Amino acid sequence: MKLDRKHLPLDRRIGASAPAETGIVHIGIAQFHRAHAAVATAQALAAEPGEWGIVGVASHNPAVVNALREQDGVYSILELTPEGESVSVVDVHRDFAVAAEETERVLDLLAEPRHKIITLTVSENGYRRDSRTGGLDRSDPAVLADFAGGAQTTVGLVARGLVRRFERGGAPVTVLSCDNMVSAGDVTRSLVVEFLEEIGAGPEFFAWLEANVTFPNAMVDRIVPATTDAVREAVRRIAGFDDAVPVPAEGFTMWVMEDKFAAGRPAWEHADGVAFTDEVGKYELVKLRLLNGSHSLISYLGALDGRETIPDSRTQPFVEECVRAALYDEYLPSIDLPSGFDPDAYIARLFVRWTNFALGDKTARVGSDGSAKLLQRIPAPAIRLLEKGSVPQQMALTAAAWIACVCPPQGFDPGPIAREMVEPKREALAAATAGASNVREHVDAVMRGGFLPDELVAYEAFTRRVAELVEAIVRDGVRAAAADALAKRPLEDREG
Ligand SMILES: NC(=O)c1ccc[n+]([C@@H]2O[C@H](COP(=O)([O-])OP(=O)(O)OC[C@H]3O[C@@H](n4cnc5c(N)ncnc54)[C@H](O)[C@@H]3O)[C@@H](O)[C@H]2O)c1
Ligand SMILES: O=P(O)(O)OC[C@@H](O)[C@@H](O)[C@H](O)[C@H](O)CO
Repeated sequence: MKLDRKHLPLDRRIGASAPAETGIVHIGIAQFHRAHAAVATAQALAAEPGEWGIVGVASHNPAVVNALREQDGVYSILELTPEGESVSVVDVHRDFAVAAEETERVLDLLAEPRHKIITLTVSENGYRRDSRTGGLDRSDPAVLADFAGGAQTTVGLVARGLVRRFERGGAPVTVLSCDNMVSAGDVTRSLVVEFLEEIGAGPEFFAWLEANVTFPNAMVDRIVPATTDAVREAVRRIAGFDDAVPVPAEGFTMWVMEDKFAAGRPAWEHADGVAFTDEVGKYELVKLRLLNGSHSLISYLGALDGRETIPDSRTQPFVEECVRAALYDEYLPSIDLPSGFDPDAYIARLFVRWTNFALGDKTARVGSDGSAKLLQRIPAPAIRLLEKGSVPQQMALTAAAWIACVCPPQGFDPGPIAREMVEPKREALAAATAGASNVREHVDAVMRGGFLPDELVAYEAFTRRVAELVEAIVRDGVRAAAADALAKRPLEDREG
């Protein structure tokens, strides 16, 4: 039996179905949104009905949209936990679009007053930021094409959608980034404003934006791997229906937001793991550094050690030791913790989540897009330690292992898992390092090639340490490099 609205298994439905009327436009309909914000919306609707159906917009790739259209927007979540597996169904998407193919229609959708929230999950890469400055990447042809009139990048699309909204009466709206970025709301606002200034939006428009458009910051958390045939088969076996696009997910979910909505919101406070607080910035740092920073380290060490999944990697004793050192020596001291937050309990839970063999999250997924992700995880806490005269060994190891995976020095083979990682800057990295005659020069070319902020690269001690660790990986293997990084751990941290 094919899954669709005619065959909606009510006993498996999460929360309530959305009404026909849509109130949210989501850009970036792929995996994460469908297991996170969409689930929270279904749960919110069960507690408090409202006009909060979702329009799911894919940026470029029509695959998920086409499959969901075939299924009347209904899909399943396969929750995979060490305790067992279960299937539930989400029914909140009421319309779909592919921005690259239907740009005018998507701009109209963004301008419609009934759409009160625009949510985004387009990956860190989708914001097209300059790695050095954090602003829009003005060397990116897609950014330049959007300045010249296009709306193909996410920032261009949202900005031009806001202009159209202003021209059509200016109903208030909230833009809510659900990507893994530090100060995601503030950053989205500043990129959109940069774009609007570049295209010459006038003072009246900016006065409207100031008074009517909000960009709340948010921390999002749920480990959601890619869909495989094994996931489709498990759904068929457990629930008896065929879903072309089910989403696998862990049980844990968390969404912490600022309650700054310009035109209302679903009653998300009733959904699992949702909290509204003015301490979002602290939660963001906790999550992006403790979880995502360590996740990157687990993935790059694991890939070089031939470990296909995150649990395979995390359970290697050398990986666990490095991750604990990263957490306790380097990341944790860099965070002003939210009130009442218990870091040891949070970290203990992280290790349990990373040991979810049933979920089997792939090392290559977590290690993909490192050039954009590491910027959110490493520079600020690394600079904090470097300012104090201490070299962050595990952050240097993360950077070294990333380089070894996606921009291997000549003659070094990082193995099939590293080759599987998607890295949008692979070609640029290869070009930057083409003239290097040894590993030192190779690493120097990466560090000074505009892939990391100048402020971090200015610390010679960091660049030198990354180079030493890449040399160790190439010469003696990743385990030896990890042992070296652990051996140079400051004594007071080892004792503490
Ligand atoms: N999957 C997770 O475990 C998870 C957890 C927390 C947060 N997130 C956030 O959600 C994002 C998406 O995760 P996912 O699991 O849906 O990933 P996915 O690989 O399934 O989809 C990637 C999404 O990003 C978009 N995208 C990628 N590059 C883009 C570009 N240059 N311009 C515009 N759009 C682009 C794609 O169109 C797609 O919608 C992550 O990058 C992260 O910021 C994911
Ligand atoms: O989603 P990314 O691409 O920012 O990073 C990869 C993983 O670290 C990430 O997806 C985690 O699984 C997620 O952030 C958990 O909430």
